[in-house]
Amino acid sequence: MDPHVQTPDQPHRTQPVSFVRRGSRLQGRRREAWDELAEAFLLDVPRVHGADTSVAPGFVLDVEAAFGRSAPLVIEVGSGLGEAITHAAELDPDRDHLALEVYRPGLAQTMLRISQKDLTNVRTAQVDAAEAFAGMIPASSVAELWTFFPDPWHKARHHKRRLVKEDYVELAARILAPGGLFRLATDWSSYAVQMRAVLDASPDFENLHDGERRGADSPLTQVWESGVESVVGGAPVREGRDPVSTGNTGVNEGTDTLGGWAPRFEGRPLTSFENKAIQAGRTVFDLTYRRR
Ligand SMILES: C[S@@+](CC[C@H](N)C(=O)[O-])C[C@H]1O[C@@H](n2cnc3c(N)ncnc32)[C@H](O)[C@@H]1O
Repeated sequence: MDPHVQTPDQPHRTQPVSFVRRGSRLQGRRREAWDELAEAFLLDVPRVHGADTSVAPGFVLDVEAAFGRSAPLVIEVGSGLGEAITHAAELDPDRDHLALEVYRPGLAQTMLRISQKDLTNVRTAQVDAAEAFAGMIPASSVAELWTFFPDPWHKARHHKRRLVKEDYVELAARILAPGGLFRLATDWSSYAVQMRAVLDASPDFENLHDGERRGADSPLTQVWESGVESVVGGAPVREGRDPVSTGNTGVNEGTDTLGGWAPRFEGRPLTSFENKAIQAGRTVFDLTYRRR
């Protein structure tokens, strides 16, 4: 079998997953990067029936062995092209950084960045993060957990595919050390509301910015007032056929009385993904919670 093509990985799952299989074939420089760099930077994860984003039950990562030292661990879920995690690793050589991603070309690009920047404190793994949190990542081992711009899954019937929901938050609580930080960002108001709701409801987390930026100061109020999620030159951006209005993406309550929005996380560089969202006129919501 061509090792550069992903194998289907659904049969072992009973729950819907947060990702779809897309453009997994590696070509050109990314293909070479995978061949040259995977041994050094990609964790070797035992699988269920060879399914390539799965984690074999019972497998627990030896974090110290993976990094060759003991240091505080930062995990980014859905690291995309690796812009944020390699930026952080460069600025913070005393912490270790693990990028969890299902998208193979993104992982290849991340490994290229690691190698170009000569970083020794980043590893990557091709895994479904939810599956990895359940067993592979040791309990209470993580200093910071990041989930930036997870796929929004707009349609109500697809909301069950959203990554940040109750079970994900429970698993995040399992892997974060007491006092550890859970940082999130999204450019969609309905997902921002969902993130805040599930985290506020969790007894394991406290919002570091509880009650801040509410009412007229809330970015959510501002988006709700605009009535349109995404505006370019005054016209709604079309996703598929319909404009994505706040009415279509979720609750639209007029004024956000809760607030709780964090300032933009200064450690997060402007990724090409976030830049596109901003160019499209969307608002970015940041949240920071602390593991109790
Ligand atoms: C919209 S992109 C954002 C990428 C990046 N965080 C950024 O800001 O540029 C979401 C990413 O999450 C990844 N992803 C989705 N579900 C995942 C899961 N269960 N485990 C790991 N990665 C996942 C996708 O493959 C995709 O690369």
